[in-house]
Amino acid sequence: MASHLGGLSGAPVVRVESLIRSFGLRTILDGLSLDIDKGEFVALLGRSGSGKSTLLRALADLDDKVSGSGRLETPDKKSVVFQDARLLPWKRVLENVMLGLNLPDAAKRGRAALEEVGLGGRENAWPVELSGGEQQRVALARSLVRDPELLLADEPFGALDALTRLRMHDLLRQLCARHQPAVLLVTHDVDEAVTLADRVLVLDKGGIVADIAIDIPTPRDHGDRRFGEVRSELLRHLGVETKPVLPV
Ligand SMILES: Nc1ncnc2c1ncn2[C@@H]1O[C@H](COP(=O)(O)OP(=O)(O)OP(=O)(O)O)[C@@H](O)[C@H]1O
Repeated sequence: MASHLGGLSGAPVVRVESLIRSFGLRTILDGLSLDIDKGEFVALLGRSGSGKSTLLRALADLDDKVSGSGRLETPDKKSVVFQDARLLPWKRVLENVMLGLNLPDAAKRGRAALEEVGLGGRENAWPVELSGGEQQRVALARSLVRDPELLLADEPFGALDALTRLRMHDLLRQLCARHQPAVLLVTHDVDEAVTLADRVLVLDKGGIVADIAIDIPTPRDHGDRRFGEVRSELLRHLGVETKPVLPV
């Protein structure tokens, strides 16, 4: 069994070695290893069904059936954001953000977090009164109010329209610069990965088959030549052939 040691003292916030997860006879994660450093933003790409969500669930302690000869170490202070905001419809926005936060200044923190995600003044709204993008902002506020060392995000912008998604990229970048959590962002969107991450991983056949540091200054321009080269390299690892990048 993997050991959930917690309480890391060294540099990596996440340390995974030889992780195995099978469903029946199908082995999805097959001896996978991975480190994430303090404050590092890592994006995870992979074909549909490659096991991205399975890995994220293991890191979120939502799966007690992972195994392996190695280890699975994550910090205690971690938050998860999913594709749907998963707000409780019978609680107001501020109550959703404060949920389970047993601190004397919970309301103050919750208001500050809502302010940070651009929802100051909407504390008393019901979730149903918010747009999809606003609901995801509440989910981000709910995560960050806990001051996590690790933020796990499973396609958090996958259900949003393209313009809202771009706005959410800006917001997430600002929030991460301010709070400095380590991040693992699962996404299908290669451009999203290259725009946001310090490092992009590709998951295939049960393990990490590409680990690419993104050496492009931020904010990143999709039309930039280096952006195009990294995009093509990632698409190759994902089994998608692209035309060579032409000189401008
Ligand atoms: N509870 C489960 N029982 C059986 N099989 C499962 C279960 N959860 C996941 N799987 C299988 O494990 C494989 C990986 O699933 P996972 O959701 O991790 O993939 P993914 O890379 O996140 O895919 P997608 O990009 O389509 O969301 C899939 O083939 C899926 O059918």
